Order: sequence, then structure tokens, then C-alpha cells
Amino acid sequence: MQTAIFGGGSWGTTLANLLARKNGSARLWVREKELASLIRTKGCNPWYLPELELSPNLFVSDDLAQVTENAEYFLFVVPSQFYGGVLKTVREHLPKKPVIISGSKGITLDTLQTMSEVTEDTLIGLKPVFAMLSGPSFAKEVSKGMPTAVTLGCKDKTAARAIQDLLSTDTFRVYTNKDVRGVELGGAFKNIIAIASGISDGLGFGTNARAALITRGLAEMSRLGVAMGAQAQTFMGLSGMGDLVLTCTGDLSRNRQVGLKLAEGHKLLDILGQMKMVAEGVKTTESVHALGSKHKVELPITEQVYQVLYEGKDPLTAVHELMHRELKSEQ
Ligand SMILES: NC(=O)c1ccc[n+]([C@@H]2O[C@H](COP(=O)([O-])OP(=O)(O)OC[C@H]3O[C@@H](n4cnc5c(N)ncnc54)[C@H](O)[C@@H]3O)[C@@H](O)[C@H]2O)c1
Ligand SMILES: O=P(O)(O)OC[C@H](O)CO
Repeated sequence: MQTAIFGGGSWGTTLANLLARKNGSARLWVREKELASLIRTKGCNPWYLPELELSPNLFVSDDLAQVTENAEYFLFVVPSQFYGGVLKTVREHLPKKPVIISGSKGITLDTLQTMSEVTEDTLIGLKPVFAMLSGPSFAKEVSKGMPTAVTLGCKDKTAARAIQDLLSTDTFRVYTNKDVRGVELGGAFKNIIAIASGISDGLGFGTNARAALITRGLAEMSRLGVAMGAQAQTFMGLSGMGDLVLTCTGDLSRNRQVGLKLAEGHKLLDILGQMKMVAEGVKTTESVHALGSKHKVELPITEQVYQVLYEGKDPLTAVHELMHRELKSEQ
């Protein structure tokens, strides 16, 4: 079972290493030639995950033909705004019925699409089986073998079972879920709430405020998700509540870090300029803001995060406005 993994960031490297250790081989495509060469000579990924010693069974290259040779599974772990572009260049190397797995969590800015929709559009003419890997999983913890549970959104029962077996280890437990839309929306939306939680904590507000953001963020995520065809129950699982709790409370979250820095008064462009890694929530806030208008769904936390990120609103004013909305019933 050969797997080709696309994306030499922290998550792609972690999953590729997990697969190489578990299945005896895996092939990782790294976009940057210089990084691919450094990984091969140093046996680690010095740019994104230096502390992880990589398996000698992991083949690393910037050459798509070499990486895709004999592959049965195609795992994409690039930032979501680049997912479609990378998939398009890989297309000529894919079989007629490729199994495509996305580890990318986000919604495109230009077309407001989830990764399953981008896959469908990019692979017209092929018959892809799509699966979305999501749930609470910091690469740093997974790479150290710390117990982690995630979920795999996939409509095809046989493929879901096969991918579950492919990826599961003693410390990485993969559940399956038929609700692909719910799994991918949960993984994308939680990043917005992680930014909000970072803002709140950075302003010195307490655990009450954070718990309120997680819970009302979950309500907001479920409202939009159901309007877009997802099942509400999915958001109570690993890709909804699970990833919300992780990234709203865990300081390893890049999205939460963006929020903490915004609360300190830093400008968004300066924060992003100093980050080598991706904080998906920044662009997903803009996409979800537009989706809220399109589906006529009220998204008050997203609205405030959007105004802080893109309209220069003072974070304290955003919190004040959330607290002074019209009083409502919880349901
Ligand atoms: N890191 C984690 O803990 C983690 C866990 C679960 C899911 N994810 C998701 O995985 C995806 C990848 O994130 P990551 O954390 O591995 O990335 P990262 O922040 O560690 O690394 C950045 C990545 O972006 C790539 N990149 C930069 N510009 C690009 C371009 N123009 N075209 C294509 N690729 C480009 C780089 O090659 C590198 O692979 C994201 O959607 C993220 O939400 C990350
Ligand atoms: O560091 P973040 O905020 O991108 O979160 C990483 C993963 O999505 C956690 O599950």
C-alpha cells in the first residue's frame, strides 16, 4: 500500500513519517527543492519540524512523477488555499479512480469551496473517492507518539475502512464518519473560534469567556454547517467540539497564537509576516463570513473576528459588541 503525501509542512511531514514507519514505505512531495534536499541529508525537516527524526523508509522528493509512482493513496496536506493548485499539477499522475485524502483544513477564498468540492471540480473526468482527515491533532504531539484521536469523513464505506487501517497506529486512532461536509466544515470553522479565543485570553479575560466562545462557536459552526448540508451531530464529535477544545485552549495552535498577538495590539500583516507556518483561520474567516451572507446564517463571533482582522476593529470593542447583542434564547 504505497501512499504519496503532498506537503512538507509540519502536518504533512508527521503523517508521512507515521505512514513510513507503519507501512514500511511512504513518499513525500516537498514543494521547495532546497527543503527536500535538506530533509534527505539531515533526516529531519529543519524548516517545519526539526525535532522529529524521520524514518529511513520515507522517500522525499520535489519530483511529482517519482513521488506518485505506484501510489494507491494520495494524501494532500498543503494549506487549503493551495490545495486546488497542487491537485491540478498532480492530476496527470493520478489513476482513473484515485483515492484522495485531504489533511488540509480550510475553505477557499476565491470560490468559497471546501476541499471535497475543490477535488470534484479539479478532477472532472476522473472518479475520485474523497476522504477528509480532521480532528484534534497537533503535529508536534502526533509526531512524539502522544495518544490522538481523529476522524475520517468519507462516504465510501470500503475506502473509509481501508484508509482507517492505513493510518491508525497504537497512538493514532482514526474513527470514520459518513458526513464529509460536516467533518470538513468543522475542521475549517474551528480555526476562526481559536483566533477569537486567543483574542479573549490575550485581553486577560478568563475561562468563563473561553468556555462561552467554545460553546457559542460550536452553535455558530453547527448553524452554518446544517445550512450547507451537514449533520448537526457531526459537530459534537472530534472534528467539531474536539478540535475546538484543542485549538481554543492549546498554545500550540497557530490560530490561537494569532488571536493572542492581535490582543497585544500587533497588526495582522506584522503577525503573518513573522509566521513561517500557516494560520488557516485568517483566510477562512473571510470565506466563512461570505458563506454566512450567502446562506443567510447569523455568525456573530465570525463577524467580530472578521472586523478585527480586516477592518481594524479594536479587539476590546469586538468583545463589548458580542456581550451587548440583543438578549436571546440559547436554542
Ligand atoms: N500542523 C498541524 O498541527 C496540523 C494538524 C492538522 C491539520 N493541519 C492542516 O494541514 C495543512 C497544512 O498545514 P501544516 O501545518 O502542515 O503547514 P506548515 O505551516 O507547517 O507549513 C507550511 C506549508 O505551506 C506550504 N506552502 C507555502 N506556500 C505554498 C504554495 N504557494 N503552494 C503550496 N504549498 C505552499 C509549504 O510548502 C509548507 O508545506 C493546513 O490546512 C493545516 O490546517 C495542520
Ligand atoms: O495550529 P492550528 O491552529 O493550525 O491547529 C492545528 C490543527 O488543526 C489542530 O487539530
